Amino acid sequence: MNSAIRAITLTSAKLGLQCVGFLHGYNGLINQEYIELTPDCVIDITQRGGTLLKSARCDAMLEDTGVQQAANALRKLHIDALIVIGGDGSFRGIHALSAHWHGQLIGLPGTIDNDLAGCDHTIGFSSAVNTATVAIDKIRDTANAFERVFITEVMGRHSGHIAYNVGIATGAEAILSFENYTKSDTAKLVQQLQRAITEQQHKHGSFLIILAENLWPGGAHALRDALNEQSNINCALCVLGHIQRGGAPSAENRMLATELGVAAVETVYQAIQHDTFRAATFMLGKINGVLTSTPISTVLTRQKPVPDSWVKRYRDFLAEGETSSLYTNFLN
Ligand SMILES: Nc1ncnc2c1ncn2[C@@H]1O[C@H](COP(=O)(O)OP(=O)(O)OP(=O)(O)O)[C@@H](O)[C@H]1O
Ligand SMILES: O=P(O)(O)OC[C@H]1O[C@](O)(CO)[C@@H](O)[C@@H]1O
Repeated sequence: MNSAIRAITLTSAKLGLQCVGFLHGYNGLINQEYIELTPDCVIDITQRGGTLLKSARCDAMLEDTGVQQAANALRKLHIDALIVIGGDGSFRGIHALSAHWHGQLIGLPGTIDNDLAGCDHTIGFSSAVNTATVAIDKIRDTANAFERVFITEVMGRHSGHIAYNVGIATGAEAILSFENYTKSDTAKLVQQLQRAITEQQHKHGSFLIILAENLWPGGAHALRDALNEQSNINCALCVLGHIQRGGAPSAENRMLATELGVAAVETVYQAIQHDTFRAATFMLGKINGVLTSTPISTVLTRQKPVPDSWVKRYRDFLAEGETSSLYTNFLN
């Protein structure tokens, strides 16, 4: 986030555009709580997690009166363009605003979940994957030492991008995610997992399961308890939680955020320069390395599942031994 804010601020200053930053998400817009963003504000922030501007959910935006208040604030402050960094919720906010305000509304994809169409990767995704990977490598060490089974639950809300990337990067023995599991027969899947664990532990001791949050009926604890019902299994659970949303951003994310931030301001500037400034609501993202503009309405209506190629690679080549029968029998 901070890399995007820095890029937007520096580019605006160079192009002679005034730039302000609203605090606490849409709350700052509705309450007209903002700071002037000048190059001095963004010194030394690109390497920091979190955001200089603070972030928050804002329930008021879910009501039409709140959206109208936000639009009125934009008019009152003579804003020409609003850049929103966020996920699909934030973009629903942009979409709602576009009915009441006719400036340029530009979304930059920013969520660890990577669940937005119109871009290959979102700002925050690679940092979260790196953080979870480092954590799970450490879990592997203790799992190996104690010949133990671990479930690690990762975030992603309702998408499995983090689960798949982390599962493959750490060489996990099983990935349970929305893309391969349909909640059809939980009891049978547990039995199969128990068999796979028993077989795998003869080979090298540890067995790591990466579980997407919000997937397992009853939650990750229920899966752990079910596995532990077999007496020779000693399964521990680690819910990584919000550590995936903090820490120094990856270099890849800093570059992506910087490129999108510069491009957003350049887009506004070009429209002003060429007298083509008109109401617009779109997201900037990178697809196959190419900067791409996609209407917000399209972003909100399309899905971006984990690429099928990765789901297949994992199932067909990377799942080992008895684990592969999980995929033959229960998982896609
Ligand atoms: N349907 C909607 N209409 C207007 N505003 C909305 C709508 N949905 C969400 N928002 C606004 O966007 C804010 C952020 O949405 P949300 O909490 O879903 O996070 P997000 O942008 O999807 O990012 P992430 O999922 O990564 O946390 C909400 O707090 C709310 O203010
Ligand atoms: O911090 P909260 O409000 O519990 O939200 C958690 C959710 O936010 C995300 O971290 C980002 O959308 C999801 O992965 C997770 O499900």
